[in-house]
Amino acid sequence: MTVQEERVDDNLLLDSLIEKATQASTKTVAVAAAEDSEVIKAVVEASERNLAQFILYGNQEKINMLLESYNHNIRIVHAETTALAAELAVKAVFTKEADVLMKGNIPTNTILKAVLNKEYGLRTGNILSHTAVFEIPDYDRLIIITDAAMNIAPNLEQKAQIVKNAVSIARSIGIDHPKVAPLAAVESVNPVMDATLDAAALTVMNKRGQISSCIIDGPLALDNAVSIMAAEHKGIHSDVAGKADILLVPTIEVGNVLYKSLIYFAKAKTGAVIAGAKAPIVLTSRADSSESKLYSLALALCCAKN
Ligand SMILES: CCCC(=O)OP(=O)(O)O
Repeated sequence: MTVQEERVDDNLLLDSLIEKATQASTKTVAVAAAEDSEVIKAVVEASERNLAQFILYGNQEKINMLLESYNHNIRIVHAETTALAAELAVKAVFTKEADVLMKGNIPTNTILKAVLNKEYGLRTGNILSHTAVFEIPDYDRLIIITDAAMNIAPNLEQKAQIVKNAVSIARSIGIDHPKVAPLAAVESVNPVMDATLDAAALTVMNKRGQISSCIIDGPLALDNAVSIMAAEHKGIHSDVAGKADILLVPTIEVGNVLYKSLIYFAKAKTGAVIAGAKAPIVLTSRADSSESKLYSLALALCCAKN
């Protein structure tokens, strides 16, 4: 029996998100800059599986060419530039014509500029943060990594909100009381290493009820966070060590490198969204596969309000 077959709960595979999303399939997704073969593949598959309806914003000629081989009735709205495609897609969500926003073939900062627009953007009072759910071959559960794409070097207050956003995503996919590991390079508090100080503060904030619905314990290095053997070897006794569901990274560089190393070295699958906005935002790397984009759509649809 493989580790995959030994998973404690088969509902915690990314495929189960597609099933869940299909059950609530009355939502519309606005795609910014849809002119990309992997985006189109994911959109067509999602349409065929009745996950959602789509409005594709971007270069109409290129989108039509990519859709040529498919039998579809997906709406396309032409936009001269990717920035305009982002603006129109964000406005569609702002006016509630769409329920979910999706990043297409567009740099992350271009879509985020539209998302953060003061007049029609999707900000709430909360911090927005990137949350990626990973299914990793030969690992026994889903792992959530935050933040690999949006917050550059979050301070303690921002980290607390990033954890709250990730906990809410975890709960929406059935991980009711997630274990959170604030990562650092070491597992003891070191006054000259900010990541360890913030991790310790987050642990106390959780114990005092300032961050609820989860268990936080840190600082933990990556090995002690995800491997019980490593934690035991280092003599670390913790409710989270070796069993973390959510890995809070200290900076965007750590998160982005971890995200891409799981995909390229470990052949992991991912579904990723920006949480904390008025509506979920599908945000994968432009280079991610259509499969990852489909999982991200499913994750966003599971998180979208009814
Ligand atoms: C982790 C997703 C954000 C990201 O790095 O996107 P790009 O690879 O498209 O820049």
